[in-house]
Amino acid sequence: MSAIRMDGKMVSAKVRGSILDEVNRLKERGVRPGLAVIIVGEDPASQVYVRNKERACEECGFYSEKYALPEETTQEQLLGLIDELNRNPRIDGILCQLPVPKHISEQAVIDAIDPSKDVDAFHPVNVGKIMVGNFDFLPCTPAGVMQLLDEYNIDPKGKNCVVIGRSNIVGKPMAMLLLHRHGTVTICHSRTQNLKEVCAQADILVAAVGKVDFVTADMVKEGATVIDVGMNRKNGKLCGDVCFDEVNEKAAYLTPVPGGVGPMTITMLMKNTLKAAKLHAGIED
Ligand SMILES: Nc1nc(=O)c2c([nH]1)NC[C@@H]1CN(c3ccc(C(=O)N[C@@H](CCC(=O)O)C(=O)O)cc3)C=[N+]21
Repeated sequence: MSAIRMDGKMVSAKVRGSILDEVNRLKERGVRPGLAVIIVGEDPASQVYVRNKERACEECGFYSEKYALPEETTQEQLLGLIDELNRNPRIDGILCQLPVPKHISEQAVIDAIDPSKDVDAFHPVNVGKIMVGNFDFLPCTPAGVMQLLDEYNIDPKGKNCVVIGRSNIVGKPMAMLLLHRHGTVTICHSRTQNLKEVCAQADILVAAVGKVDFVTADMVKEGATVIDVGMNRKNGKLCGDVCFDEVNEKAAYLTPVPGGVGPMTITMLMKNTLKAAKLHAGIED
């Protein structure tokens, strides 16, 4: 038996449709969400993601601005642009695509963004709010995973949830959101002993490693839900962290790459930008 494919593209289309409906209602009140996306340098993968974000803005009826800066941009110049965007009333959300070139401090960039425009939810103020469970913005990739779980009626409550990866962008906030929903959460990483055994206990396994074919069938419990957050290239082709074909025979639910978590991530960015626009306009949910 093969797993049920969790269709992030389909769920995304649905959510973006409802965002567009709300944007059309907001229009009557003179509110239009605006997102600024900054990309520094020429990383080809980043270019694809940024293009997908622009397309999502169009689908949702947002105003958007894109700043493609050359690799040589100084930190001072980048922080100058962020400062301008912080003060620009047409802009509700600011996203600076990571990674930034090595001569720029990633943390300095994150810290410079006005927390009320931090639609990635990477600023320490927003990270802290997530930790205590009282937040405006959810981190996009983990929020996308939670929405996918909800769509397929998979409730983390009381379940063994194992997250592989401890990055600030995915692993750590993913663990926190699963914990908020009453999962029993384990975070695994490169130093974890008995990684395979720990993963094989998971009812919900989230792979955010960044390594092709990292999750093999022997690491998956029969009937588990397996969420693949990986975005890797193998012979030029996009693939995740999970050996899809073999895990497909063991898991009950599985996300594909592409078409799983990726589109959901961008859709959650749209949700956060809409939320930011409402907060800036003083509109309560
Ligand atoms: N400040 C910041 N915020 C981010 O959210 C952020 C970032 N930096 N840096 C890079 C990662 C990666 N990321 C993706 C978003 C969408 C897809 C996506 O749309 N994937 C499609 C296909 C993409 C393709 O065809 O290559 C899919 O999985 O179906 C992938 C990756 C956001 N990130």
